[in-house]
Parts: sequence; C-alpha cells; structure tokens
Amino acid sequence: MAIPTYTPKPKVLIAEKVSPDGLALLKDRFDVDEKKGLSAAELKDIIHDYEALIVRSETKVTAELLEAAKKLKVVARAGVGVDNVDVKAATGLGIIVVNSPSGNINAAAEHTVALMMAVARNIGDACQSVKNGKWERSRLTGVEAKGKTLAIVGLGKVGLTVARIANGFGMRLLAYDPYANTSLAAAASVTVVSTLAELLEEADFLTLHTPLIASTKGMIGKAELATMKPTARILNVARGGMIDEEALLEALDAGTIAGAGIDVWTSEPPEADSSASRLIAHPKVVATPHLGASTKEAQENVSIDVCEQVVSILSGELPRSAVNAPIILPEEYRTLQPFVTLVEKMGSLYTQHYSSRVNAKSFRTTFDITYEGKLTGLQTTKPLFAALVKGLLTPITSTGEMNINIVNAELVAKERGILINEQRSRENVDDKPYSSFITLRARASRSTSHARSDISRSNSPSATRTLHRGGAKGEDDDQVIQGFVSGNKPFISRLDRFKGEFVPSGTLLICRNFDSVGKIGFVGSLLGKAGVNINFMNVAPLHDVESEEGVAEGDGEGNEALMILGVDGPVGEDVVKGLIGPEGVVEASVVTL
Ligand SMILES: NC(=O)C1=CN([C@@H]2O[C@H](COP(=O)(O)OP(=O)(O)OC[C@H]3O[C@@H](n4cnc5c(N)ncnc54)[C@H](O)[C@@H]3O)[C@@H](O)[C@H]2O)C=CC1
Ligand SMILES: O=C(O)C(=O)COP(=O)(O)O
Repeated sequence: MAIPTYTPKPKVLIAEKVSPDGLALLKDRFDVDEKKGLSAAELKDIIHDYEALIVRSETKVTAELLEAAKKLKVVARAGVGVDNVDVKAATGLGIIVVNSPSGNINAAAEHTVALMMAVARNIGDACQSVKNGKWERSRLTGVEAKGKTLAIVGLGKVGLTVARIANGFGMRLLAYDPYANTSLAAAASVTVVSTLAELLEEADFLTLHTPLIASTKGMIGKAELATMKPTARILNVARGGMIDEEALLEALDAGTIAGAGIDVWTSEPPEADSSASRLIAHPKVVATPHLGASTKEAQENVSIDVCEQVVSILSGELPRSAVNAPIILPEEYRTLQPFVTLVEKMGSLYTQHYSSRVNAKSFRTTFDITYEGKLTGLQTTKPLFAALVKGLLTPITSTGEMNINIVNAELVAKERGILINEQRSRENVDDKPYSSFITLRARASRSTSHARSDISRSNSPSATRTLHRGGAKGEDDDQVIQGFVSGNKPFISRLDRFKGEFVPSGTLLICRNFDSVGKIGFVGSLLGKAGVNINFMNVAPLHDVESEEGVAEGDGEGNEALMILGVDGPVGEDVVKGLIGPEGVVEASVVTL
C-alpha cells in the first residue's frame, strides 16, 4: 500500500491587523499565522519558517529581519508606503516586495479633507470644550475653505483625489510636483507651480502627499515655514519626517502658522516628550494616530489586493504591483513562460557542459543572448534575462544560497561579473521550422582569458564533468547554444558547432566523437556494463557554420558529431573517463537539466 506523503503548506505570517477578507483567500492554500504585536526580536526568531510576511506600517522589515528569513519569497505591505520595509535589502535577497498602490487612496484623501475641515472649524478643540461643559462660541470661530488656496505638495494619487474633493468646496488649487501629470492636473483644475517657494507663499492650507524619500525628508522646515502666511494651516497625512516637528511647534507657538492637522509622526507611537508628542498636545493641532487608511472599505481593498499577490507569488506567478520587480502583463508572461524554461535550461546546460572551462569562483564571461522571430516584439525580456542568470548560476551555487529571480537577477549578474548583452534579431526566420529561436553565445575566450589560470577540474561542481582527450578544439571559438519552443516544450537545436534537436531534461551524456563505425556500440556497451540505462540517443552532426561565422567544418580528423544520450541516474566519473580514448569519444560531459 502506498504511504501518502505529507507536503507541508507554505507558511504565511500576518504581523499586523489585516482585514479578514483577503486572509480568506490564503487560508485554504497556506498555513496562516496571525501574530500581532511581536517585538523585533520575537519576529526575527520565527521568521525563518515563513514564505510570506504581510505587514502594515508598524512592522519594521529591516535587512536583519530579511536575512534571518531563510524561506521568505514575499513581503506584502497592506497599504501604500513601503518606507518601513528595507526594499534594497529585499531586492538583494531576491524577495519580492508588493503593496496595494490604490486600495486606500480614497480613505487617505477623505481623512486629509476631514483634518482640513477640523482645523478650519476648530472641531477638536470645540469638541473637548463642549464635553468639558463649556460654551465658547466666539473663541472657536473658524474659517471657510471656499475661496481659499489649497497648496498640494505631491500631486499623485492621494494629492489628486484631495484636489478633486476640494474643488467641490470652491477652493483654488495649486500644486508643486516636479513629476506631475499636467493633463490630469488640468482636468482636476489644479495649477502646477514650478517651485515649492511659490506654493508656500500662496498657501492658505498646505497639504503634503509625497512619499518619504531623500528629497522630501524635512522639506517643510524652519525656513519654509517662515515664508508662509501667519493664517496658513498645514496638513500631513503622508509621512512623519516631511515636516520638521520642532520648527512647526515653534511656528505655532509664535503664531506664524495658524494650525495643523496631522495624522503621521516621526515616531509612531510617539515617545513621551518627543516633538511628536508635544505637537499632539498642542492646542492648535488636530491629531490622529495614523488613521488615513483606517476605513473598513480601504482595509478590505488592501487586504484582498495584497493577499491575491501573495497567492500569485507563492504559486510561481508574477504579482501585479511589485515595488521591486518590473510589472509584466499576465498575457505577456503566459507567452514568455515556455521561453523562460528554455532559457533557464540553456543557461544551466552552458554551465554544466562547459564546466571544465569555467570556474565557480571566477565565473566571468560575456554572453550575447539573441531573441528571434516573435520574441522580438516583446515589451520586456526581464523574465528571460532572470532565467538565464538563474540557469547559469544555479549549478554552481550552493542550494538555497541565493534565490535568483526577476527581482535580483541584474544585481546578482553584476556581482558575479557576468555581462549579458540582450539582442533582438530582425533576421527573417520564415525559413526556420519554428518562429522563435533563442541563441546563447558565450564570448568566453575573449573576456575570460585572465580568469583561465584559476580554472581547474577540482573546482568543477561535483554533478558535472567534462573531460577531454587532447586540447579542446578551437578554444577561442564562441560557445553557442541555440533552442526553440515547440508545443510549449523547450528544445535545444544547436550545441556549439553541432546541430541536432534534443529535449533538455533529465540526465544527459553529451559526447563529441569522430563519426566512424562502432562508436555508438562502444558507448552503449560501456554504459551497459556500468548499469546505466539509456532512454534515448540523438546524433547531432556538424552545423554548417562556414557561411555564418567563417569557421570551417571539421578539424581535419574526419567528420565530427555529438552523441546525446538520455540516461537514467548518475554516470560515474570513471565511466565518463572510460568513454574517452581512440576507440571511444573525444570529449564527454554529463549534465542534469
Ligand atoms: N496616512 C495614511 O494612512 C496614508 C498615507 N499615505 C501616504 O501618502 C503619500 C502619497 O501616496 P500616493 O498618493 O499613493 O503616492 P503617489 O506615488 O501616487 O504620489 C506621490 C507624488 O509625489 C510626487 N513627488 C515625489 N517627490 C516629490 C518631491 N520631492 N516634491 C514634490 N512632489 C514629489 C510624485 O511625483 C507623485 O506624484 C505616501 O507617502 C503614502 O505613504 C497613503 C495612504 C494612507
Ligand atoms: O498605506 C499607507 O501608506 C499608510 O500609511 C497606511 O498605513 P497603515 O496600513 O494604516 O498602517
């Protein structure tokens, strides 16, 4: 009786309050742990078990945490701002960071408007006063929004939504955003000004809606506040740190700024006696505890949005809004998928087959990868590039050391000194049997001559051996692997100077030999004696490269060919050695694809 095998489900950690609507999508497929309020140390202790981590703004996803997360594939931010996530560290580790770029935009914009009106009409103060039994009608006289200038810093999704609502109040709308979409701005009746100084001078209400980045950190400081009208009021529903809290406190005390409505703080929750806590206590400030996204609707939106992306990533698909990976249309990804497999196999075949010529530690070479036929029309070849880097490096990278993917492929290639030159060939492929060929060409000899000295057999990965009789032919020749996809299945159609179709799958014994009587029998009988079962065999004759590359066929010792044998299981090094000799073959390698 077959014993059922138990495959544990991937584990997902929910570190903050996330709406159950999205979590329901995860619970069938994954082991979902909801653990709120963990300290940084507690989180670090358990993170190694998880493949996905879902957070909001409170969890600090540091480089240290990410390094401790051995299995993590995705950090999902159930919201917009990813300033609490070390995206650079995640990228280096191949971890995808996703967010929900628009799920809480309306909530943040409405909260901004709520704060604007609360500040304009002294709602917080009035509420407190009346609850304390007072009736202070004249002290609490406010101002109207109608006819006032709303000055918006950052005319992105939230900024534009605020503008549209404020337009209904009859406000004059100005914005400063060097990267603003001017047609969207015009459609929302917003005038974009060219300097922050211009905006500040005009503002009756100033509202901030940029991300917290180097150019926006501390952008409203003492000098900027000094240029504003004393009747101006300031709103911040973006991020603490964009306004210098000490400078704002001084301006409110001095009466050079009339009031502020603030949702976000330099430290959250604010430490006692910090500038943030003094601002919260200030009578001219309406304060909220980072509530911009806290509506039922927004929380449902962001939860579903990021949980769907977690499902995609853990199922091996691409997410729709990764912060650190190129967004690629699902349709295009479907077209690319079989080619992604092909390119990865080509890279792996390259590294394994030529392993005696490359060295794990000094793996430095230059590759040209050429896409022909329908692949020339692709919007992006990023997944193919990533697949090539993965294929090239996986055979010489200890398992689990590095998860190479679309996120970090470029970085990894750069770190390993691999140069990949991607080309799209406009050449007519009508005469070829398949419409999309991919050719990988390693300019090994020209770019790695200095690295050759430290190439040694002992450094070859143990799963791979390439042995030679005599000098390798044409060391300075480019090494070429060509493949195509047919019926969604990858095929190799050329290996070096040899042309022949084979499926790059399983364990393959690749032998170069001079085509003479008895070679096939010799190899077959030796493998038979060693108990190696042969599943299939292909003979690849010389590719006619003369016209293409100016390289003559053969080397004067008769017609060469490649024998590609699909075998069961491993082939021992002694068996491979036994194949090489005057009776047998010139060169043999074993690859596992
Ligand atoms: N308080 C809360 O709960 C929430 C806060 N937010 C925050 O709101 C902010 C805006 O979010 P979105 O509108 O979704 O972002 P977005 O990316 O759509 O818009 C940001 C805008 O800022 C502009 N910008 C960038 N650097 C600038 C600079 N130096 N000067 C002027 N403009 C600059 C960009 O061109 C862009 O148009 C983010 O910081 C986000 O984290 C968003 C949702 C909820
Ligand atoms: O989405 C954002 O950027 C927010 O600031 C919302 O934060 P939160 O998810 O409410 O902790």
